[in-house]
Amino acid sequence: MMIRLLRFIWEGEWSAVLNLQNIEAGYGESMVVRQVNLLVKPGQIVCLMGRNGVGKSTLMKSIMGLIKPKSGSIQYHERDITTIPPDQRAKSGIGYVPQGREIFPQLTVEENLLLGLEAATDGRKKLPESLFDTFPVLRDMLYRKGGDLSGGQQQQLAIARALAAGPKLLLLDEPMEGIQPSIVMEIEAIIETIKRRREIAVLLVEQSLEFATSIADYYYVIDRGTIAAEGHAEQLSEDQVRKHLTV
Ligand SMILES: Nc1ncnc2c1ncn2[C@@H]1O[C@H](COP(=O)(O)OP(=O)(O)OP(=O)(O)O)[C@@H](O)[C@H]1O
Repeated sequence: MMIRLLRFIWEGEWSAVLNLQNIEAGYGESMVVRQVNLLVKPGQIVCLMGRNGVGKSTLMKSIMGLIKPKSGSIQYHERDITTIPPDQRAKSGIGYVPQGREIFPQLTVEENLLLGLEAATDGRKKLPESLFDTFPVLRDMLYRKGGDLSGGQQQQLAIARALAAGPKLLLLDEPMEGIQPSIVMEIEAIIETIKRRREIAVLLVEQSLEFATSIADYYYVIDRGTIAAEGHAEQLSEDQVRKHLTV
């Protein structure tokens, strides 16, 4: 009990935006994520790294409520959200950009963005003008269909849609995946802008070690469903990388 209390104070759990305790999750009988403890503190960018298939997306889906954890707890701003449905998590300020983006290709850019407002934390009905300062390309393409945008633009749209609602925590699942190298830099710049403002905490699934070490305040390496290493980004060592990240 005493150790738990000290950890709560010393490790900043008391002020955490997101606090996962012993999360176990999977599909049917198969357990994919085991005993995961993870903290995201206010304004932090936290990177979740690991090889393909180790359970990163499964963990992100559990945080968003799309998969029900088999055990463990999820605290968001000290509120237990382990069992509440995804739409309520979104309304309480958790934005989610899934792997593969999942924008609506038949809807215009504007309609896609307006759908993001459904989860607005403050009841806003209009898209904030500041959104287009971060994503100027979307202003020029407001009336184009989402499906007509390039991969990089669709990724920007997916992130902008999540930001439209004014989240306090943004879950980004491999935003650079399948994007041309020249556009990767644009997405990285957007994440850097979010970091500079320090208003939104981000949990980012990222494969690029170089970007993870440059942007993250803290990282977790997941291997076969459990956290195999964690620390401040500058402590990410060659050994850990070799052991848990290379194929
Ligand atoms: N809907 C599903 N039903 C059953 N098994 C699934 C489902 N989705 C993922 N899995 C399995 O769970 C394991 C972890 O998948 P997950 O997508 O979480 O990994 P990941 O670390 O995000 O990898 P990637 O980077 O390739 O997406 C894999 O073995 C995968 O085959």
